[in-house]
Amino acid sequence: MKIIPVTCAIIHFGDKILAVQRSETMKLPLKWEFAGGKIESGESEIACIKREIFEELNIHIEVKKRLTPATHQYPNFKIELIPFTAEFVSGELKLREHSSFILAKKEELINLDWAEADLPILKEYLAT
Ligand SMILES: Nc1nc2c([nH]c(=O)n2[C@H]2C[C@H](O)[C@@H](COP(=O)(O)OP(=O)(O)OP(=O)(O)O)O2)c(=O)[nH]1
Repeated sequence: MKIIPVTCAIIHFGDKILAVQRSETMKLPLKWEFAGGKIESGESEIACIKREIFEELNIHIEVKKRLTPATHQYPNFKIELIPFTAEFVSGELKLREHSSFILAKKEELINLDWAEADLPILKEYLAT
């Protein structure tokens, strides 16, 4: 099965981190994730994450660091999730696709019901 490359961003707003909840009508309904999305053909990872964040959240970010990608097989599809840490730069946060968001302290993130692919990424991030 082909592997779909997906970027996501762990966005810092000061000492809080943004997590977003998928809506009931999306794949992986109501799971929590880091905002992002599929890389388009010919697009760089960095261009992808900046574009997705603006499309989904109406904000601009500064990308800081690439963490270790995680490959995950869901029942019907397989993704390579490529995570970046980032900082909020500007814009008014508006949810264009997700059902809700949380600005959480790092130690609170583990309590959310995450999409499975995010778990190794979260673990690496929490260890830093
Ligand atoms: N953006 C993002 N997607 C994630 C994360 N974890 C995770 O399993 N995914 C999955 C959910 C989706 O199947 C895929 C990302 O695709 P997307 O957000 O561009 O697409 P989508 O749900 O609208 O799916 P589709 O209808 O276009 O197929 O990766 C994450 O932390 N961030």
